Amino acid sequence: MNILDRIIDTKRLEVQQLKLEGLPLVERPSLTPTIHQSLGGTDLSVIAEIKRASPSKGDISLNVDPVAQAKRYAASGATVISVLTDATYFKGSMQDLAAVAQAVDVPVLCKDFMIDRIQIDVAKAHGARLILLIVAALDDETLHDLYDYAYANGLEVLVEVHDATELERAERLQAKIIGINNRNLKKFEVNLETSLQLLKTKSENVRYISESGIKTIEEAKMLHAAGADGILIGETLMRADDPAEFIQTVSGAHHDTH
Ligand SMILES: O=C(O)c1ccccc1NCC(=O)[C@H](O)[C@H](O)COP(=O)(O)O
Repeated sequence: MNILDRIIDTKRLEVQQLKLEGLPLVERPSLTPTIHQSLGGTDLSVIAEIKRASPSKGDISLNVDPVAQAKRYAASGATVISVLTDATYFKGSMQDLAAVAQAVDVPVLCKDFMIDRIQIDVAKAHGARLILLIVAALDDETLHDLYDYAYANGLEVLVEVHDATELERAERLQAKIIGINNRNLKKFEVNLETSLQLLKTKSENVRYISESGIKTIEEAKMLHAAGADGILIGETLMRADDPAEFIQTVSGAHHDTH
């Protein structure tokens, strides 16, 4: 059983519990412009992630103040802030998501392992504007159902793929925002070649985000040159002394960081 299978098993139990609980409501700004539009400029967009821990790296920044980190990301020009909300494997929470969504104007991605509509309701209730759907974790019927459900509820979707077969499934879904994950979830190895290969067959009007394992400005620029509209970075920003400098340099943005 690989790590994704283990995480999804845990999610099934969490979903049962969620169905017994009510939903809190967080006020959200309106959905204009869409995230799809915001990712469409000529500059490289950055999705900056709040990541306390991970199965591949263990503890990364357990005691991070998510609001302070999110404000740093927002001030330096991040297009989206990703918050890992899974508790069991990533030590995140919906409270992190809600706190960040209330503190910044930048749209927030609920980075979790969605297998049921109720998780989308919970993400929305805590202020998310974007959710993640991992093709490898879902059959086609569930993938379509959750995708349509999210859009019907005013959320956008980052559809994550790891290889050409999953990319074809995302394209059949007519996904507007596709994340190419460079991390092999069976071996935990990261290889940016995954993005470089899959970016060779881009579809029109789809935004492509290269995810995982991006450590340097040069790598970010290489992915941009290969056709990525954006990059999603977690660990590198969490460990950086100055995440703002990294974000500003790769995105070419000049924002007030004070
Ligand atoms: O990060 C992991 O170890 C991991 C393991 C199993 C499933 C998902 C995992 N990560 C989620 C992510 O997608 C990353 O947090 C994200 O792409 C950022 O990656 P990185 O920049 O390498 O921290």
